[in-house]
Amino acid sequence: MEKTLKIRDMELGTGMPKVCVPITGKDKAGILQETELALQAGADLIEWRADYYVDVDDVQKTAGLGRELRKKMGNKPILFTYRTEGTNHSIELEKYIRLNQSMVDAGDVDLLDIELFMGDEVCQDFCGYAHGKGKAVIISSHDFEKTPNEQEIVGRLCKMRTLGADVPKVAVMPKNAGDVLTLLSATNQYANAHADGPLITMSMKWLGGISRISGEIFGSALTFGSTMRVSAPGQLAIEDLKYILNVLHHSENQ
Ligand SMILES: O=C1C[C@@](O)(C(=O)O)C[C@@H](O)[C@@H]1O
Repeated sequence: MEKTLKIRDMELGTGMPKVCVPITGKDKAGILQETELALQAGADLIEWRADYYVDVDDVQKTAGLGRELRKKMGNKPILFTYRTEGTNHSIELEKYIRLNQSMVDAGDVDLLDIELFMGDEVCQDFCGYAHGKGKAVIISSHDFEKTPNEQEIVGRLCKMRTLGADVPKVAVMPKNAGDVLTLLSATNQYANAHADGPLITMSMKWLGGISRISGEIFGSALTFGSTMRVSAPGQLAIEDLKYILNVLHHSENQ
């Protein structure tokens, strides 16, 4: 991997994978409390999973809460995500675009997650919009049923980058250990042969746990760790995650 991505105090794509805590609170008090816990636990950044927020339909309220999170986070980045894939949270496409654009306009989040399946044009236009206002974009794809083959995963990551993603991200579901190897191999292949910036991948559930701790070796720049609740199957508690990442990182000098 050649280039890193600097967002506020965080440099993505070098050294230990950065640890991101998903914030899945339903209301303002819960969201602020989870953010506080994430900071205390040493998160490098938070992902505000706004699809859990009860008032997400109110664009002004959502932007207002974004401002409060900004104040709490100091110079640590905020990733804004409205996840539909693998959830029962749905949103009309127009609202989805408007919500994400309004968070870009408000200026308090640094990175936004857009789902690949929303359409190539949606992704491309949104990347242009966000970049125009100095924000970075993750284009993401989740397969909660299976693990596609290596070529398909690499192809998806390449496509995301072509559409303008600063960071392409793929999460897949393993049925066996071979599937986990497929994800790791695709990550390694993309990182070595195609990447000109950071990428994020993970294999979910217990079986995929190894993919959440081995990013420094295979090329995934960020990993999700939980405090109160997991936002996807297989996420490790942040304390355990940080401990293992540290052990692996420092074992280099032994
Ligand atoms: O896309 C991802 C990755 C994730 O699904 C995981 O498996 O850790 C967790 C989500 O909160 C995040 O948006």
